[in-house]
Amino acid sequence: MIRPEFVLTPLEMKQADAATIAAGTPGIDLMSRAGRAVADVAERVTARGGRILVVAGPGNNGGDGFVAAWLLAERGYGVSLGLLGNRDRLTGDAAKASRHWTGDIGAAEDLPFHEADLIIDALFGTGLTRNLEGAARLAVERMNMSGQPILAVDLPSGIDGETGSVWGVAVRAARTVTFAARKPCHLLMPGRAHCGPVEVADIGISPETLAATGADLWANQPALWLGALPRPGLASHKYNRGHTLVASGGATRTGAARLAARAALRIGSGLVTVASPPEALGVNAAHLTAVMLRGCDGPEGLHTVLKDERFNALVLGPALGVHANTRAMVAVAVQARRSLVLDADALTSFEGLASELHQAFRHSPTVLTPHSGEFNRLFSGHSDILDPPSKIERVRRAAFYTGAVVVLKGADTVIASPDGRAAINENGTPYLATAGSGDTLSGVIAGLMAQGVHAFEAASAGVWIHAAAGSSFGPGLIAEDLADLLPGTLRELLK
Ligand SMILES: NC(=O)C1=CN([C@@H]2O[C@H](COP(=O)(O)OP(=O)(O)OC[C@H]3O[C@@H](n4cnc5c(N)ncnc54)[C@H](OP(=O)(O)O)[C@@H]3O)[C@@H](O)[C@H]2O)[C@H](O)CC1
Ligand SMILES: [K+]
Repeated sequence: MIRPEFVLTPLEMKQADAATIAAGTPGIDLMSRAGRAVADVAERVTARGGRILVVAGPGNNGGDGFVAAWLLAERGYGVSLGLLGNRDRLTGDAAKASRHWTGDIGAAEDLPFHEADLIIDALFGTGLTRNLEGAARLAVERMNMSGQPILAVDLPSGIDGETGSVWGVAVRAARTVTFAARKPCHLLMPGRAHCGPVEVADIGISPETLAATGADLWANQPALWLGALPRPGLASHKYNRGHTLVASGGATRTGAARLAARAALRIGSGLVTVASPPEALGVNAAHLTAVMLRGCDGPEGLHTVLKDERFNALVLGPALGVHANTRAMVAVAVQARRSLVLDADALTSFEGLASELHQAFRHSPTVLTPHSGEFNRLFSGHSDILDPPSKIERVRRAAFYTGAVVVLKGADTVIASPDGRAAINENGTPYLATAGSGDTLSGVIAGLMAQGVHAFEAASAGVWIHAAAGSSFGPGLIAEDLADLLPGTLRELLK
């Protein structure tokens, strides 16, 4: 079985490094393997004898660069090396690595970047903690301006390893080689856009050592949740594949609920019902076939409908309206302890009232699916949730606070569970940024929960499947297409 891919923070990577060193592998061996991995990639992408410039920084990232430089010189490339700062200021493994380099050492910012066939960026890795200024900034700007391909060592210099944000300016790499595991910056925006394709080199740090750091962040890939996906057996019938209820908005706001409902049906919920206000029954009836319809007037109506225990998953929010009634419907749903997906208006209705959601969902499986605008509105005034520089930390804190799994949507959707687990999604497409796409996602997640999938797995799988379906269509995608792309995506996944 394929293991889910851990994503390690710089701190966890340091712990894994230290544990490997404590278990008997000298640090210089790790650095030598890292530098060799960089040299191997450089060799693969540069014709023999080509001109390679190595830009080395004052820490261990620079140390990796020194190793790569002398290996590539040995392999017949024309290598020049520039260092930020003074050679005699190098310490530890980086100082050891630099002793192998017998060529000249120029200033990092003064290398003839335009003449390079390849630039190796070994200026800063995970140790960068402040804005780039002076010579460091100049070196990065000149690398970028050269127009020549840049191979980043560990991560593009100027990117923060933990958050993926830019420290003033950052290298735009053509490719990146990282070590042992990807870091958050390789998946989170804007870092991801600076990396190019990322290769992970094995430098002898075991998967067990990585896991022992207590890392609980993963790349959102099928290995994380495939085993939890429902596969109907011979004995399945529609009544044991769950029944999803989707609340509709008023007469002129019904489409969003139907998008969610169709997606829930396509993802395998045995039955799906749209709960419609009386004045919208006609318009809903005119557009529904396999999805069922039921009258449901506000919170009291929902309370009555939910007396039927068979409705085991519920979507509230799409086009439901921003008002107290929506908040009351959420309260009814929470009381009824059903699996719940809250999106759009169900979140915005709590703007400035997030304290009403404090630990509200700890007793029933709930997924909140805000985009960044909804997230910021919902938690306005909660600086403990909104202020951390790491998106992963913000989403985790929202999940701790509410007791729900939180999906913060975007190009780098993050999914976090109140138990601390988190995943970063990376198979999205900009074409998913279209009206109704989020409604479809809430239906997919609810439909999975209706079939008994736990909230974190349902949210993670839902996000990935929704994105894969959208990516399979590409240009011209509209939300109506998404539900009907789900069967193809599921067929691939489950074969
Ligand atoms: N298992 C692994 O992943 C391995 C990774 N290796 C490589 O090591 C680096 C991390 O090395 P580290 O020494 O911790 O950090 P850096 O090289 O990224 O940078 C630290 C040095 O940079 C100076 N610094 C920091 N910010 C700035 C700035 N804005 N301007 C100028 N200088 C800056 C910092 O100086 P201080 O004054 O802050 O102390 C340091 O001198 C990792 O990314 C991998 O490439 C190892 O090879 C082993 C295996
Ligand atoms: K780098």
